[in-house]
Amino acid sequence: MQTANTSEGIPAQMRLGLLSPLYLRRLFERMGATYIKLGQFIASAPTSFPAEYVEEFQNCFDRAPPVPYSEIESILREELQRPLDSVYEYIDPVPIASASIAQVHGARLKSSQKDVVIKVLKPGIEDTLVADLNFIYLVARVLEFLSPELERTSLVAIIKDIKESMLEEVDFRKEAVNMEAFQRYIEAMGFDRQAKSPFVYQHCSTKRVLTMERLYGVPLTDLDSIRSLVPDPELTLVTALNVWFGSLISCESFHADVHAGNLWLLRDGRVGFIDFGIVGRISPRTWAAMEIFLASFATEDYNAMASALSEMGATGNDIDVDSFAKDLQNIFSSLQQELDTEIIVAAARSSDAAAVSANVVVDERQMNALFLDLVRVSESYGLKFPREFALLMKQLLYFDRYTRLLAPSMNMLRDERINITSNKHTRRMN
Ligand SMILES: Nc1ncnc2c1ncn2[C@@H]1O[C@H](COP(=O)(O)OP(=O)(O)OP(=O)(O)O)[C@@H](O)[C@H]1O
Repeated sequence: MQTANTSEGIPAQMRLGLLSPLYLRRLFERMGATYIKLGQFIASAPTSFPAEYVEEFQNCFDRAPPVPYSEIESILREELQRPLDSVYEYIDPVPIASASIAQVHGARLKSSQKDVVIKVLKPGIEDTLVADLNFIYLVARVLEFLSPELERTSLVAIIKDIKESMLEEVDFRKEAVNMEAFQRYIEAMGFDRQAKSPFVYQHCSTKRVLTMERLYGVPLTDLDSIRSLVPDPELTLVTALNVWFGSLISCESFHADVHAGNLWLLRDGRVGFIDFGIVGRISPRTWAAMEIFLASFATEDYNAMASALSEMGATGNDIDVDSFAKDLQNIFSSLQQELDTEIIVAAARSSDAAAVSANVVVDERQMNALFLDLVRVSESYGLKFPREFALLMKQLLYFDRYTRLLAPSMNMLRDERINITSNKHTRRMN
């Protein structure tokens, strides 16, 4: 079987030294916003980059020193074009969070006295991104010119893709539109007593400033706090899954970054979705194949899985479905054995929350490895998946993690309470 997307083309000394995944990841973290985002893009695109790099960049740390509050204040003034004390009663100068692109401050609105958070784009970020990305684009063009072989891997196309997705992230009007569309979907589907996303205050939001309702809650991985808020954590998970799966088909875009920092159990018992900076869009054709893929995943029907994956990964070649199915089965059965052992160990110590969490982390790594194996084997049959597939799978891995923690005996793809496909024919909302 031929291997695809490996780092074999990179000389061994380089793989161990300057270009080693670990070194490169740390270097990217030090080089700032563009490279941190580039690292995150690599982590989310196993269909385009070697597995060791995808794995390493999953640890890419997006925390940056806070920008002094005086600078944040100037941006707010410039953007809102009004004295700040006419809009906000109070702004906490100590940020809640500071990442490479944005900084978040707690505040209170003047008019309604509502608690809000203000997400502010850090100064000079767009210029830095554009300059860095133009430079990277130029280097890619030169490399393709010098080594036409590289053109096959469509380096320039990848950089273009990265540029588009990064520039979307620095326009908070897009994030506001995504958030409002999601909230409309929640209301239209009658989920509003079970879930919510923050309300956007348009009168104090611009391209660089997003003022939204402040939510109070705990991440879906904080089992102890969740138990103190709701009697049945399993139901919280079922809600989160139904809302998210429903949005895949009924919403223009889906939340494509449901890590525990962005998915909360709120104090009122609802599930809160925050941070709509990264969203995905899925074509009806990919979704139809994805449905078959998920069903086959649940029933371990490897022939159906092979056909669904072939449908999703554009290729002109005829695929030997039987042999592809056997390769898939091999990957899954070796993983299943490891997982079973892990679960037995965790179950034996289930009163120990730390042991269960540690186990979940192990599972997450294994599930990532499973996905990378899946991509590797599929590519060896000439399949090339759309990025949406990777984005979707990544979210499923997060949900798999929550399931192991909140409802260890539940099978999220087979549970009758979870509607993965029932909204299939619902018209998309904008
Ligand atoms: N509506 C909100 N209510 C309460 N806290 C919020 C809200 N929005 C953001 N935060 C806080 O600010 C942090 C960062 O916000 P957000 O996730 O939108 O930014 P980010 O830079 O995209 O971060 P990340 O990459 O970690 O997801 C969140 O983890 C959360 O603690």
